[in-house]
Amino acid sequence: MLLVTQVYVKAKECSEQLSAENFAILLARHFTSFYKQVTTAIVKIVEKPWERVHINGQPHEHGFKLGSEKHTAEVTVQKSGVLKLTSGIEGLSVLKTTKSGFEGFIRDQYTALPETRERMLATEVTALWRYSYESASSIPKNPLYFTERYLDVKKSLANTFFGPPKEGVYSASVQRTLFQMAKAVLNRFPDISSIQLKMPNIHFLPVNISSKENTIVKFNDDVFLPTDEPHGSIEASLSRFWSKM
Ligand SMILES: O=c1[nH]c(=O)c2[nH]c(=O)[nH]c2[nH]1
Repeated sequence: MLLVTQVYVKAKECSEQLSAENFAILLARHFTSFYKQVTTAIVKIVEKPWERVHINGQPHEHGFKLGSEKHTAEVTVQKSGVLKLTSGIEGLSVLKTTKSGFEGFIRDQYTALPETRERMLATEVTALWRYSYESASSIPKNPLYFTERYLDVKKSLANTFFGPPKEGVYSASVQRTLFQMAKAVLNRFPDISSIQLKMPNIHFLPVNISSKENTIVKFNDDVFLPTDEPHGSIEASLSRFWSKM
């Protein structure tokens, strides 16, 4: 049977809804148990975020629209049942119009960037986190456990990035906010052993229109230019002591 046909068959055999992670594990276990030549299987799934539409506030029976960020799942399973499970988010675009700065950085004779406590902050978050489960038999029984975890991790990242709805939270740099986001996830979810975040600094710069007489930069209700290049590629991994990524 073709590999792709086996994926369809295994999906058809599912009698209940299950997370992308559980389906990846199911497929990997099938490949490592069915073929005597296969010692390890690596399965990666990217779930497209089709969301049910609401018409006049009512959920539509059969209408969906494509959302933005994607849920990823990757599992490595060995014949023995030893497992490595990672999940992630791709393309989570977020922006704050204030409560962001960049200051206190090291300066030398070439540093031109002024310090600021007031700027826009925008990034596209890519996250990858590893679960501590080490065998297929030890993962939680609820078939939607990892779907719920994915939604909770996304919520935790967003809450830390934005802060409370009214007052928000000050970001001293992309790096510091990234660290706080990763730390929030490790603090909140004991079965996540490490997390990697990539957060490019996507600039929205106030348009600077100068004449001989004056410079017009006002920040409040200003015109902001989204510039895609150049930008800093800011990324880091945070692990619990002794854990592997
Ligand atoms: O939060 C920031 N981190 C940087 O490393 C950096 N570099 C830069 O030019 N602006 C910023 N902002």
